[in-house]
Amino acid sequence: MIIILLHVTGDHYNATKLISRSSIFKARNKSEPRITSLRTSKVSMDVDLEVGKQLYLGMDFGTSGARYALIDKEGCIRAEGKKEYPLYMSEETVDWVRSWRTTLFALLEDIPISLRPYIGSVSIDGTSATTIIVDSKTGEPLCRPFLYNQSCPEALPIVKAIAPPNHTVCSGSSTLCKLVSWWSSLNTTKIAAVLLHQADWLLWLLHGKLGVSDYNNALKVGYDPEVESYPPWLLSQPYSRVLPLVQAPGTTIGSMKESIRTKFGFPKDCVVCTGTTDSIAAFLAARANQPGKAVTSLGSTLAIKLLSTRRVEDARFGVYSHRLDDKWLVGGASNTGGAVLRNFFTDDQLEKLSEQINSAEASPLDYYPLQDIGERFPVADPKMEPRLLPRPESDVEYLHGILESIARIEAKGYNLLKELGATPVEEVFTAGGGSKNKKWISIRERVLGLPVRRALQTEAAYGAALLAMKGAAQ
Ligand SMILES: Nc1ncnc2c1ncn2[C@@H]1O[C@H](COP(=O)(O)OP(=O)(O)O)[C@@H](O)[C@H]1O
Ligand SMILES: O=C(CO)[C@H](O)[C@H](O)COP(=O)(O)O
Repeated sequence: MIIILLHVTGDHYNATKLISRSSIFKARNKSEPRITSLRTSKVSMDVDLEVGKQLYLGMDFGTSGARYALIDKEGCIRAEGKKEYPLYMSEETVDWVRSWRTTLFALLEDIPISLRPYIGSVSIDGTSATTIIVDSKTGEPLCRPFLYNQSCPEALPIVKAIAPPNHTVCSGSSTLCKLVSWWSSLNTTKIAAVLLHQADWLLWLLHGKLGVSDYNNALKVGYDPEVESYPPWLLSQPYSRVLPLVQAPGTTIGSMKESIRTKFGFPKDCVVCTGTTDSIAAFLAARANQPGKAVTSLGSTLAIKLLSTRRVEDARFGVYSHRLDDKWLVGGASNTGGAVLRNFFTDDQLEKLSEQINSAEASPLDYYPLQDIGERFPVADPKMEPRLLPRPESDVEYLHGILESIARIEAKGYNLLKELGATPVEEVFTAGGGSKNKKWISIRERVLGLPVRRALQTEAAYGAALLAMKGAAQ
């Protein structure tokens, strides 16, 4: 069923086509992929897209699914869509590489054919420290990817022995710990390998030049964005030869591969640009450009980013700084967040139960909502246990307690950044799936004691599209 909605804006109209949910089907047995693919795309086919006008494609590969946003020079969204990841099972675990590759091309298929010839550039953001080590000739993975929140504690003593005290890499979930874990594992064939991040590998599928990353994704493997190089203590390690080249986010890497360009109908001059991480893309989307402005991403996880004139990092608390041009995005990412909510409530239940919450009243319930054991920020403790009991009779009270407890973790995070010397936060914008929850925003305003609002653009894919626009202008 396709619904065409016509709405008139100014002197022209936008036909917005909502493509309804595609059929949802389940695998008949393990060998077949269990695909629950929910496809929703929105297209604004504006009649005044002049010939020669360029569009910019951003794709966000988050924790639970991927999205795209197609914008024009003025930043207007011309098309957008999203897909949940198909969960291909192999040896009892998800084959994430196959899922991400399938989702990438499914998103490209979703882009309206009429708009593809206008796409001048593409960029992608992915989850930070999600690490894929690939064969440097074929680009095929040499082992399963290490996911963003996966910890390799056995590598931590080795990393702490070479890195400066409390350096960003001194966390079990850092990319460097994952690299050291791979390098140290006996059954690792040390053939010519390259380390890529999730966004790097997806972009490689489009441009074909192996071994290129950006200085946001490369931060947690040890790259120093201030001096724009890997530090000597890292370059002197035997595994440093697998490290990727690093560019600024939104830098043109090269033209889109001819085979992909012709398959999907992209123009000859379509270029592929370096990406970033999902929470930085969400910050870019919010367009908060003054020190003291911050963005909290309420996605599957809670990630906070505060624009600061001063760089701060301290692995004891999971605090690090990403570079944003001549300033610093200080923050960290907690394992609390929406994924915990999804364990108890569907999105519809979240909406209906939240309406019944009195956000002006503090919840007496004190939880630490985690999906599993381990926390990254504002306490870096791989052994931290989830705390989600006692559960009251009322689901409204339970949800209120969880939302308020996540807000307290967010407040603890911002207070910690101030104590460590970052520019004090003045205003918080909200991105991610949780940003639609007005009651949660008012709970957070009360707990943080700050103005909190929903960002104008809440999707990281929009931030990735802004990077594509930046790359096209080079
Ligand atoms: N009304 C709501 N209130 C609070 N959280 C919500 C609501 N609707 C969705 N969410 C949360 O949003 C999360 C998905 O956000 P999203 O930004 O898509 O995550 P990610 O990109 O990290 O997968 C889910 O974990 C879900 O719990
Ligand atoms: O938790 C995450 C999953 O969505 C984030 O990708 C990540 O941890 C945030 O990291 P960064 O601050 O490097 O962007």
